[in-house]
Amino acid sequence: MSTDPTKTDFVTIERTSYRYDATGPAVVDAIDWTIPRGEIHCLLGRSGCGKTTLLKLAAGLLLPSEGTIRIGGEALAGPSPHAGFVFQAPTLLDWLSALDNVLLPTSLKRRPTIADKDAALDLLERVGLADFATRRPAELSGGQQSRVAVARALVGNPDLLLLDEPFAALDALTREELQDDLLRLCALNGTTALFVTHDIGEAVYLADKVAVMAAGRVTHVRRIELARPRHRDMRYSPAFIAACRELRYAMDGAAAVIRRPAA
Ligand SMILES: Nc1ncnc2c1ncn2[C@@H]1O[C@H](COP(=O)(O)OP(=O)(O)OP(=O)(O)O)[C@@H](O)[C@H]1O
Repeated sequence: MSTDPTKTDFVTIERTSYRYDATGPAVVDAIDWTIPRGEIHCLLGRSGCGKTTLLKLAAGLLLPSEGTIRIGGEALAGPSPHAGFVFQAPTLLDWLSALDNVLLPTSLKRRPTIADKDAALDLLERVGLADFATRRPAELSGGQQSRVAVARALVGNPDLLLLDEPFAALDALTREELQDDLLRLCALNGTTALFVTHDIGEAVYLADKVAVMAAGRVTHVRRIELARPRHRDMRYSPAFIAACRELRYAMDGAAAVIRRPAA
């Protein structure tokens, strides 16, 4: 449940487990989690702990082996119409311009209208790519490609944005710029977001709440009380550093959980 009575829960993950193999281990193991509307939550954890799997469950790209996931009160039975997804690699189509890549979710459903194109150009402008609409992915930098991928996920103004380490391949400064872009766009539209990352500083900067995952479970939860809008100087504040330190220790503890031999 949301701790803020003015906010309603938008994403509800109830006792959800997932096994890739019916007889194998639960890669996501009995997770309970809720995201109030308009909040940004981050899943933090080491490689292989089940973050991407949980994100795919929240997108409806995988269906739980046990438990239920609700978006806006409705149990997911397939890919959610409410969600935009940004993958680890930008996954743009090489032969399409930046504009046509942003329009792809629309083009897959119907022929884009002038209004669709205007909306896509507006999104490109919002991510700083107004002058790059006709360029193909190969003519864009890695950061610019990631911006196109974020713009594409925001087409149709989804209520929920699911992001899987979208900035992992970028240099530190470009990554910080994209984090600011993302926060600005989410605040503008009241978008709820679930963001997967390995990076503790990224999680603290973006999130209202961070979940540390290990071996398919949430092992630690930290609410981030930094004011919004966030700005770069906050990264050097005592509150930011204290949150990073707590999460780092939590991840070390989580590693001990992984290493502990089975009883
Ligand atoms: N399609 C699949 N079939 C079988 N096992 C899978 C599949 N995808 C992932 N797994 C396994 O499930 C576990 C969790 O994987 P997942 O991708 O969710 O982890 P992750 O925390 O996102 O890792 P990373 O940070 O490296 O992306 C891993 O042990 C992985 O090998």
